[in-house]
Amino acid sequence: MTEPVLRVEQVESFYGKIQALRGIDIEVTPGQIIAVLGSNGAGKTTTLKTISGLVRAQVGHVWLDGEDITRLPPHEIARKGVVHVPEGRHILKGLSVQENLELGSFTVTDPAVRRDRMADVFERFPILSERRHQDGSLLSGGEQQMLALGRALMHGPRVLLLDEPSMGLAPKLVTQTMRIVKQLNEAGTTILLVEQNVRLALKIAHYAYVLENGEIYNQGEASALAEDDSIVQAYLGA
Ligand SMILES: Nc1ncnc2c1ncn2[C@@H]1O[C@H](COP(=O)(O)OP(=O)(O)OP(=O)(O)O)[C@@H](O)[C@H]1O
Repeated sequence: MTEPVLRVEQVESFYGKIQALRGIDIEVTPGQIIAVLGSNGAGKTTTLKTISGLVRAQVGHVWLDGEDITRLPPHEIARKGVVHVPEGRHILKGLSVQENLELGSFTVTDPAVRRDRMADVFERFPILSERRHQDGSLLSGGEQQMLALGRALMHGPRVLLLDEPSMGLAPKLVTQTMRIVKQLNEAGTTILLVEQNVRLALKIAHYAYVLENGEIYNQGEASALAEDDSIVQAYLGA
């Protein structure tokens, strides 16, 4: 069996006295899309924040290729290739598209690598190349999502943590964004995807975890979960 690139082991996380994660285990297999699903407040965002070091696990471990990264600061975790794209895109106003992308490469010291990555991002998202000198905050919602993904790709991620990339987008753009996520994966990027749109997430993911009240309530191959009556009733509105 392929070793996971990222492993969350018995993690418990808190906000003050509020326990958001109650001992969760997640494995991310290289080359796959792993989805984290669940209702509002289930702990999906906290899972990503705990992996990227924004929230400290008080119990348990996060392993990256067998290295314990649980207590590293967020910038060290990013430098190791675990790149978090938070909900809401966070495009910086007053900076051009190109400058927003350059911000994504703070972990990359070699200028030649930075140039190559920028060229790759522009090839993947030609609209960003066309608008490279425009203020990033003036892009449409779908274009801003491309910019947020492009900025993450500038790090050369080993694992991409995506928090609700379809949030706030019109239905057509939701489908387009999911297609982009799938294409990134097909080009070799390993992805841990938090998504409200369960139907679309299960279509592109290989494996999925369902969180409920800070615990793993269910898990399995995405195709099997899509057929599971309890999942369908709880999350697919059937
Ligand atoms: N900054 C915070 N301070 C206190 N409690 C928080 C904070 N952020 C999240 N929580 C609580 O932690 C729990 C898990 O929240 P989390 O945001 O991880 O859920 P989620 O599954 O991502 O939900 P959503 O889909 O609504 O974003 C919830 O009970 C939430 O109220």
